[in-house]
Amino acid sequence: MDGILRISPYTATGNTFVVVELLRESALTDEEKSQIVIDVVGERDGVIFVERSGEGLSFRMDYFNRDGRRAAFCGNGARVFARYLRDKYGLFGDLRFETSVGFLHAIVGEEVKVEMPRPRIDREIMEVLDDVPLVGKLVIVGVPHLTFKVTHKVTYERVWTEEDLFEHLMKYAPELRRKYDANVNFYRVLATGHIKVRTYERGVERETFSCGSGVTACAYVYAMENVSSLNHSETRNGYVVHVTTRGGLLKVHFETDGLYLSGGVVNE
Ligand SMILES: N[C@@H](CCC[C@H](N)C(=O)O)C(=O)O
Repeated sequence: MDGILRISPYTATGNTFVVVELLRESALTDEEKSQIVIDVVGERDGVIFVERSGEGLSFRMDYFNRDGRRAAFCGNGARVFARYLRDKYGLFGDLRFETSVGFLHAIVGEEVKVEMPRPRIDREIMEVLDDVPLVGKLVIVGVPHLTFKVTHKVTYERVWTEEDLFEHLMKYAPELRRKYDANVNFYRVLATGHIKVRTYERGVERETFSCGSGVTACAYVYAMENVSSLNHSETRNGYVVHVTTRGGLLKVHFETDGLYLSGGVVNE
């Protein structure tokens, strides 16, 4: 494959990727893609394949986690994908692109804002972690995310600050990830309209610096529980949840035609 693959590293709010584009008119098989992922991923979180879709400058994103398996969607990966199309093909402004979960829309400027798959709450989850009862939700944003709001401060053992408890709960993420075959997110509310999210990612099998679909899942649950007009219509145009992650700030925009994710992307 040497010489026929273009390989470009990108980072989106700390979520690290390799973008791979095949520079010839044919398609890679799934086996070839998995092998390429193993060969090129290094310490990065995932690999984004850029493929042609239909006529002209139309593109499709195919996403693989660092373990060599395909995931149906990646929010930060989609922001990188759109930025790559700007860098390599000069595509600015409004774009439509294909993913495994359908066609989505992106607005590419200095920042990249991408439409997210519409979140769906699958069910409520109840777990007791180290004497701390936690009620969470399994939310599908193209891929499955457990979301747990961290609020409890007192257990039989000790009094926690929220931040310590947040840190402590991350230790249970690998177990939860296996039990539910899902990504695991803990979030806490910092201020009105501002949450902090930490995500342990399936297929990466570690905490990443940010996860776009995880951030969207938590922002969606937060907004549904806290903004009464969203509970009725889900479409209060312009409502924004600010999300602090270990890799930087992301924004989840509630707009009339759906939810969008925005934040920085760096081409290294
Ligand atoms: N980092 C991604 C999510 C990638 C897929 C996930 N690890 C899974 O297997 O479900 C994001 O930014 O959304």
